Amino acid sequence: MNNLENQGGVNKSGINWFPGHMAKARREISERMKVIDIVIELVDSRAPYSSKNPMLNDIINQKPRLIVLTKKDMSDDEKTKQWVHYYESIGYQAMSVNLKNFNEYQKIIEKCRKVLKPKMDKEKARGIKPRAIRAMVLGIPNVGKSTFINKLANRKATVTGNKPGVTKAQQIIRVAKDFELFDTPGVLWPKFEDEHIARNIALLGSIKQDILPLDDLFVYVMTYLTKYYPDLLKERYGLEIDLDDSDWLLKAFDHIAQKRKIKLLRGETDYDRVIQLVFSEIYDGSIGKVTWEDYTCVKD
Ligand SMILES: Nc1nc2c(ncn2[C@@H]2O[C@H](COP(=O)(O)OP(=O)(O)OP(=O)(O)O)[C@@H](O)[C@H]2O)c(=O)[nH]1
Repeated sequence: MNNLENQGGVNKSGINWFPGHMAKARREISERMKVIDIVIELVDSRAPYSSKNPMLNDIINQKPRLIVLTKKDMSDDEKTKQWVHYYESIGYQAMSVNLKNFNEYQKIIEKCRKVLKPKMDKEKARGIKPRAIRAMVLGIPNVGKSTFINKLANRKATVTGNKPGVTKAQQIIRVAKDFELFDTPGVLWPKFEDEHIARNIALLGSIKQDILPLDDLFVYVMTYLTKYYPDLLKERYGLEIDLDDSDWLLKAFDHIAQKRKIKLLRGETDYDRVIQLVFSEIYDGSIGKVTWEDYTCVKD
């Protein structure tokens, strides 16, 4: 996976991110920057560093930004708190949400108002007529961008039409008296820097799994869960792993297969089915609340 940043990469839909696509996404977002007040950057709370675009700082420059850690219902509560605290400690506004819960949307809008209050007050003092805050949502694939926009749009939206500097395909919708949003998100490429990050993103379901060897990923997952979330393995599969046992992996496969009544394949445990089962439970969150990285992993 080394140096994929320069070569592009693949996301879960199989979309290739080549330098040309990256340049286009970058250009489109830079264009919108001219007409917005705040960027709402969505990241997945299960891997809040790996799911951040590596070049966002350059792209949005000095625009106010709110980092929203989505899917908090699927991540480790304590770790999520630490991540929010971490981003705040380095000068960002940050919060965590479950986008399936509509009440949380008001909190996001409220936070944007708070961030922009000094700017709006300044404009008022200069005699400028009060106006709606304008925001755009962006993030890598699968972090919840469409969920966010659609939920707000379905409830309240009135299309306010094209604005100067905005192409026809990009409409701005009013979701509250004082709050407007682009109706399409900015889609950014994920980090492809190193294997650790690619692995975390694969565990979120943001990139096509088959670019990573699934059996390696399975070993990683079992080891990680045994170290940090042994209770989840016990609850979900009745499984206790002793990593010092050289046979632990085969035993884990057999155990899960038996527990979940996965039929034998030619007289042997069907390893692929076990792997598929575990990954599907990771993606849909039924495995339990897991965070795949700690804020101490941040490199930049
Ligand atoms: N449990 C949970 N699921 C969420 C949350 N936010 C989004 N999802 C789910 O995550 C999946 C991806 O959400 P989308 O809104 O399609 O993500 P996106 O960023 O628009 O993805 P792309 O279209 O690939 O760029 C969907 O199945 C959503 O229902 C959340 O806070 N909690």
